[in-house]
Amino acid sequence: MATRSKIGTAATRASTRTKTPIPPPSPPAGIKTIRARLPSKTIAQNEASKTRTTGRKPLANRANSPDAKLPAAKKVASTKQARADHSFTTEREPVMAYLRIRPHLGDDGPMSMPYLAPLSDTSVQMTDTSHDGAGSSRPHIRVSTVAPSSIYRFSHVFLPETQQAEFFAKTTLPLVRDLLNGQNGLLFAYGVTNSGKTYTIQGGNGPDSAGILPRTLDVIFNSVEGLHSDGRFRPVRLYGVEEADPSKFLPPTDIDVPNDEPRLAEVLAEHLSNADDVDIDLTIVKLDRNYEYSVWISYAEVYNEKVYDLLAEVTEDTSRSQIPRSNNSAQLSHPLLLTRKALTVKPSPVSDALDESGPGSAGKYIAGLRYFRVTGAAQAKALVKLGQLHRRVFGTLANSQSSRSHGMVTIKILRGHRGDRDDPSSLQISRLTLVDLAGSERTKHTQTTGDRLKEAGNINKSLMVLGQCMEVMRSNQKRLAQSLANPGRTDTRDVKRALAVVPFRHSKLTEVLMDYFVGDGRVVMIVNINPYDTGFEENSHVMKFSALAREVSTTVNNAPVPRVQPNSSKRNTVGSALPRKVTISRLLPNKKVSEAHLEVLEEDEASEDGESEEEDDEPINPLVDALFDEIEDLRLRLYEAEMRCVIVEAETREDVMKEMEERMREIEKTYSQRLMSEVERNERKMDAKIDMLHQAGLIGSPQKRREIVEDEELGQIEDKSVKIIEDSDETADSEASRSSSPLDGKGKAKTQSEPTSRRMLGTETDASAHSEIEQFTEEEESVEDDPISEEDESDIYTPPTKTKSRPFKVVIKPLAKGKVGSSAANTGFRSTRSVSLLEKQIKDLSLLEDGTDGADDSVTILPNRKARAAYGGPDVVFVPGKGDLDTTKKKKRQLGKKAVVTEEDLEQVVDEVEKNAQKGGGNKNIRRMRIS
Ligand SMILES: Nc1ncnc2c1ncn2[C@@H]1O[C@H](COP(=O)(O)OP(=O)(O)OP(=O)(O)O)[C@@H](O)[C@H]1O
Repeated sequence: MATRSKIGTAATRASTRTKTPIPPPSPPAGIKTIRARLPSKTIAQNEASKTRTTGRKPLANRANSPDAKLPAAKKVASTKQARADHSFTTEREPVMAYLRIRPHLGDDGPMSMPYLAPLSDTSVQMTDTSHDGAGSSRPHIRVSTVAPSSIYRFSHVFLPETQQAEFFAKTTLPLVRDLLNGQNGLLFAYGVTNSGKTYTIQGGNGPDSAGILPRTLDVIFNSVEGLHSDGRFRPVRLYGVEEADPSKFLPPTDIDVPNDEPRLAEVLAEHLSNADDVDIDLTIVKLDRNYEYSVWISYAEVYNEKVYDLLAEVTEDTSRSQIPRSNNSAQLSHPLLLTRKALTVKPSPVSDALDESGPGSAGKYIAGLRYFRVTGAAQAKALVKLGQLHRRVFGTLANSQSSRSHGMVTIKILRGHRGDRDDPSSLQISRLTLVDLAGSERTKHTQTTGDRLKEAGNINKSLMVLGQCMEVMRSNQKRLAQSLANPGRTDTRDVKRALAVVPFRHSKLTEVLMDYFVGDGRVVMIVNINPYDTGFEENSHVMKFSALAREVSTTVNNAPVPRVQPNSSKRNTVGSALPRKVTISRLLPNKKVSEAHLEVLEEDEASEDGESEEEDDEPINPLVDALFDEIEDLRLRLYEAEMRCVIVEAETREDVMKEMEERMREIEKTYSQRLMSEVERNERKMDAKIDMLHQAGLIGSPQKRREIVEDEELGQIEDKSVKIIEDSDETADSEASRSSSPLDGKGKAKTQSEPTSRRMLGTETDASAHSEIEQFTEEEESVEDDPISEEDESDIYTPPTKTKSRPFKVVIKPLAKGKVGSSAANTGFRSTRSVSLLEKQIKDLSLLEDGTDGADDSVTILPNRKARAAYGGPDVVFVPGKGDLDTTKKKKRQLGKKAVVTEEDLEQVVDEVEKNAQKGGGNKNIRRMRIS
């Protein structure tokens, strides 16, 4: 339920001109002069309405009141009373804003994440899904002034599955009821292109898809069935009524079709023949059957800041037409060019108002807009269809049937008591305007150029001005309400004087709709949204606009008030006006006041034809008008400049962000490269340090130190070292083999599962041990890089399979050059000699058996770790012992560079070694290792 504000009716100032405080002169009888509306009067009325607002009375009660049955003479008196009481029967209601969410359609492409989620019947949350990182090229950067997530509230939220009938019943039917009961209403659909505005207003092609306009017409004609008046009076301007020839204003199908309107008749006839196919809403509003009704329809459009009558005559003169035509396929096959004149928007004459400062005086009307009297829903729909045909519909990339203009269908109802058929002053006029606004444009998305760009500019301009009007009205109303909130405050004239001017005149759209905001009328706004649309930002603006609209309140007239058009006495005054003196003051920068004294003569326009009768009765001061026009023009230019600035700013931000992003990426790359090289350098340094520490014997276990010492000694005495290592079997390559302990018997169980490298370091578990591991790895890699020469390969002996099921090898490799000193002196040492020496040396060795498995069949003798790494394989473990050094030294001296032994030699050696070991003698520092 709408909340009702109790602030005064003139919370806003209609336009700059209506606020001009020019005192009304007292012209001689019959002379038309400027009759500026007096703010004081309006204020007085507002004060009255503020303090004496009454509850809303049902119309039926009023209609059934004794007054309704009074004779004509008394009725006039009661009408006067009604005028006097007008201010007591008004109240303010906020604009109703309904959100309609469009469903996802097949031709929308793949279903993406909707950025709008309904939270309740009245609120939704909008979240920018393109910036959550998914699917966004730049997930971390938002170049937008719109918050990424916001909650918006509405009078009601209609979900995508909402049917047209339900939507109509909840949003529009109350307005139709008001219309039939003599009250005004405005409904407009607002949203970006392709969001469903036209679908909402006009409807779709499927069953039950008729929009709110055809349904409105159905309900009106269902309700007034049998209550049609004879159409002797017709509505003119906003509130005027004049006598008319009942046959003249019927749609062309009902009268003789003029020759210049073949298309009109054709379309109407075609539509009428198909009328049965169309959905019909069966709702009926119960009406007082003492009244008669006549229904009038007009269809106008605002296109490129010009107003056209969509029901105007059509001529086929292609040479004169400058107007782009619809791309409707039917049109293309059978060309129809519209030649028509733009209409002017004029202020409603004071004479049409209830009184001089009444609501009727504030609005503007479209001079020359034709209203047709319709007697049935099918006929009315045919007229609307004709207007649709005439409406300019251009395809853009965003929507092939995009509405490029604001379409306005106005339904006026003249209601008169059956007993007062001859009295026009007893007639009541009410009107309902349904506006299908053009889609708020996205020039970037639709690649609009040229004429379309100009169109887009004008569409956006009128929508922007509509938003500005709402904003100003809202702030004015707020200020006024605040001032009234002060205890004891009754006179708010000073506040009203300081209220901002509502810029209705800045666009044709707002000029035409102005009366609904400053005069009487309920306003309903339908916000259409397509949540799968890519224009998150545009839709956010639409939502903000709706939030704004909800804070604006309009004046609702609680009872239908008769409007009288005393037109007969107002003509024939041409040339009879006398000049009037006008003084215009202006404050100069040097604080002096400049005054211009003018004489203005104003006359009515000549009443040449029927149309001129609808011309403005109110004289206009051309200078003042020109000045105001200039002010408005300047304001408009300022707005446009501001808009351009905003666009430029957004684009600049985007560019800067792109550049920043690029730079950040470069910096990141440079830093990561530097970091890598730093890490490498540190590693190298660390390795070097560890090497040094090892060499200095400062880290490592006794075994390790022994190893280091051995290496050093080896370096001093010879460039070779000999290690004896047993490789148990073929599984030596397996990971499990690495876990066998090469260490002494005491620690064997404990170290069984320790990594090889650790075992080599004894029981060390500190950081130096790990460093050692790394160092080893590095060494191994460096050796692996050094390929084995052909000669070296030839030294590797593979025993015949008959002797042993598993191969073994004996290799004596030289140390890498430069590692432990020069090896040049030993390069000529050959293998034949080495074998016997080796045999002898091995005999001297005694191995301490650490297991009983005699199946060890592979013995590798390697001079040092490096060689082991290169040739020994992963399971070969270097086990130095204290006593090895001497033996090794000796052997190395004797063996020289390398030696290859035969299988028999080796078996002999091994046997001997085993024997010695069994005896328990020998050098205990040399261990026999079994790798399982
Ligand atoms: N509630 C709905 N249910 C089913 N289809 C819909 C609905 N709303 C819109 N559509 C369809 O979506 C498409 C676009 O709708 P429509 O033409 O009404 O958009 P628009 O906002 O009027 O666009 P423009 O401003 O460009 O004229 C049409 O095909 C229409 O039939």
